[in-house]
Amino acid sequence: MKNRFLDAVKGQLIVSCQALPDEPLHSSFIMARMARAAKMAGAAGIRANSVVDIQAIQDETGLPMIGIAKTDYPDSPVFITPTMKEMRAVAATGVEVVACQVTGQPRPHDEKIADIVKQFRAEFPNTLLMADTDIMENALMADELGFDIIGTTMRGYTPASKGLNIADDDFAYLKELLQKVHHPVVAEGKIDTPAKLKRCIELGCHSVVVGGAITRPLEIASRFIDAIK
Ligand SMILES: CC(=O)N[C@H](C=O)[C@@H](O)[C@H](O)[C@H](O)COP(=O)(O)O
Repeated sequence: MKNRFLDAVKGQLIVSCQALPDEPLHSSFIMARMARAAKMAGAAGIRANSVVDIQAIQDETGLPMIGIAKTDYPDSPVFITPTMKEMRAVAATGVEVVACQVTGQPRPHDEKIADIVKQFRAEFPNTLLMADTDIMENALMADELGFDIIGTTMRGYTPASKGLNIADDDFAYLKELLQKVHHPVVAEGKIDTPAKLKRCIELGCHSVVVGGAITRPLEIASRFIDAIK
């Protein structure tokens, strides 16, 4: 069966609907309603964290999805779908894309990303793989390993990318990335205005994921509060 994801989201917005246990909206019911609002606005896809949230959003919207399972391990800084165990659990929901962190850092139990890709392909041949990367070196590694989608999700969130923002210098990093990789690029991380979304599409990104600026009211309200501090 052909995976519908890449055709469905081309040139379109994907909305990330996530709230971790320590966030005010932590609830599969609320995330499904967030996803409903995103769909009503015209979003073509949804990104979500955890098997329960993914299932609730699948039932609510029927939209194609990127699934992740954020999991902390004591022996590794890698937390987005870090091991084969989480990859399997997310893929078993039937989600179109499973995303995992590709930041060149040691993974839990010293699992290797190349082995994970190989194993995942054998077990889930119809599910696409997205790499959540931070810097060029790791994006190129993901491209080489055959990830179907190169994401910029982790830019600014690792020691190697500390202080960097995808929008710096009119998306200079993204422009270089688009030149160098062979697989579709999905811009994600700190795309917090409609103008930035539009620019990423203009530059040639396959699609763009927007999260907090749409679905994290604590983050949105704080920006307003900060303006009058
Ligand atoms: C670094 C990390 O944990 N990123 C997570 C990845 O799934 C999410 O918390 C982000 O909300 C998502 O990437 C979208 O980005 P933004 O919310 O900036 O639009």
